[in-house]
Amino acid sequence: MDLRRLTRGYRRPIVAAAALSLLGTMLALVQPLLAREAVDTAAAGRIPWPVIGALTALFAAQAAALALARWVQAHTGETMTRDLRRHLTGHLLRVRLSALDTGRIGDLIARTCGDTAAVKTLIAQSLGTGLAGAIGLVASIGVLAWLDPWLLGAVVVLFGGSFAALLAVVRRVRAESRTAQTAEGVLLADLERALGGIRLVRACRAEEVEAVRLDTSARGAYLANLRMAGMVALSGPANDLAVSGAFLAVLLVGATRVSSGAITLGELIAFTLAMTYLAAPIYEIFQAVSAVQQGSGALQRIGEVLAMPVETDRPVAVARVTGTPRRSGPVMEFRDVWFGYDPTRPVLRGVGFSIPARGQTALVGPSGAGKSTIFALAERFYEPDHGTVLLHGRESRFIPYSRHRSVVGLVDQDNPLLAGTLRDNLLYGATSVTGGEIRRVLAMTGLHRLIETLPNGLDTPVGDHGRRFSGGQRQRIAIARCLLAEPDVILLDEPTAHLDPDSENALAETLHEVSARCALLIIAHRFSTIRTADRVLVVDEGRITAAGTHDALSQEDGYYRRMADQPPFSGTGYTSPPNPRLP
Ligand SMILES: Nc1ncnc2c1ncn2[C@@H]1O[C@H](COP(=O)(O)OP(=O)(O)OP(=O)(O)O)[C@@H](O)[C@H]1O
Repeated sequence: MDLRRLTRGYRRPIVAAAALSLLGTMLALVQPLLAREAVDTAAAGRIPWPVIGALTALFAAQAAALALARWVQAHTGETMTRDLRRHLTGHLLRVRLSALDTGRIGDLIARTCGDTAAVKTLIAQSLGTGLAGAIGLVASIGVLAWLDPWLLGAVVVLFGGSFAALLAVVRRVRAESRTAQTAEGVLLADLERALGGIRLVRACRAEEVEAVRLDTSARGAYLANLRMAGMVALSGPANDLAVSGAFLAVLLVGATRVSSGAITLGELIAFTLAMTYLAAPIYEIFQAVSAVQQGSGALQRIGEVLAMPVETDRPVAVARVTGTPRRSGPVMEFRDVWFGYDPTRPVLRGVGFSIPARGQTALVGPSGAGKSTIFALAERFYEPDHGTVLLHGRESRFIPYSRHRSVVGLVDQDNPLLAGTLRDNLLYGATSVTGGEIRRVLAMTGLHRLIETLPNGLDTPVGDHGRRFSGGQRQRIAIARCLLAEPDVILLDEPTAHLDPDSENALAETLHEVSARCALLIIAHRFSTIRTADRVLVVDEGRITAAGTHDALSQEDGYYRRMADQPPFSGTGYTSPPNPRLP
């Protein structure tokens, strides 16, 4: 992302603001000429009414032009920031998960909010005024040269030195700005980490550790901003000093030239007045260059986000996958699928299986075997490095993402709810659902009784990540949401994980009912889930090592039998491992 790309589409208002600023400067430049006439007329003992009137009109027109220029600039800055944020958030919501895995969410939030605000300052402070300032500077120098080239010589010597010093400062500002923005990103990411895991922080009594960590990040931003502020602060008085020095020099040299008769008193006053208008463009240019330097650090960071790869449908995307599964053939297939989060270290090594259009299939296997990774590929969060995933017999990579995900629903174990009302959560993935359909699904998932106890029924807020509800309730709400979207395959990550035996039985019935209408692929950690499945797939070290019914596998597969004998698979629920410290 660079300034040229950023300003595409906004050049007209930027040029308009520059033109208005320039008009203001030009109106100001005429004033010394009129002032000279006014002074010389007054010195001759007459009151120059017409000139005074013209001067007053010029002052008013200059103020109006400059005010309008500032408004146009601020408006352009706000519009660009809004559009940039829209572009960024739209991009971020489509970024590939593999790219998001390596970044920190807080830093991405900082880039979307803080860095775009820095860019706004760049637009609001710099582009228009900078352009106008540059033209104004040339024009002011022209007027000064016309009034008295000798006096101008004295001014150039004094201003030239301070200008060179300012340029050196501006270069350092750019580097510090980038450091400050990065530090702000780290601070937000750390804050998001601490607040996102606040229960863990409290339970581990880690408030102090997190406070120190946050303080360190805040200090990074503080120091970089201080260094930047120091340089900007130094440059201000340096600029003022140069201006005062130049004025003094002009007055001294000018007085000798007036006394020698080389120029009139009016010309000296006109020159001095014109000089005040020279200071303004110089200041504007300095502000603009410094804002560009500060904003370019932010622009670079925004560019990095926009360079993150996004999920894009293939041009040959086939939108012909029908909503109803074909009666013959599996709804989903994995064919020799290889995949690694780091492609050099495969997690899935030639996974192959198929899921019939109806019924429950359980995925079992030890921790780290690759079960969740199979889900991630089934949902197309990642694409296989090798091999194919098929949906209704078609290669999923040719199906538009949104179509694919309307066919494959997911009920995740972690944070299955979003802040909002219960109704928002239930209708999150569903486009058009009738009241009757909602009631049917609520009854099916046993949520109708819960809703009767809520103060505002379906319009009750669920709290951040659905904290208002228990783990089991959250899970059932997530299942209801998924059912309302009517997918052909539902991926469920151990649906009974948070349930008591009664709720577990109720859910088993629900799943049985659901599986008569669509396919269920369930990561199972509990015996009760496996027992009710029509088919079990055993995953080990990234491969499907056995497939069949629970009874058949218990007879035939030694590995499965050994695993099924271990808690938590044995028995009806989870059995805690023995605590060695207890007698
Ligand atoms: N986003 C990720 N980035 C890098 N590696 C990952 C990522 N997610 C999982 N892994 C690795 O992939 C391997 C398989 O993990 P996966 O979560 O698929 O196992 P699992 O069978 O679901 O385990 P569990 O039953 O404990 O949930 C593990 O070694 C894990 O460290």
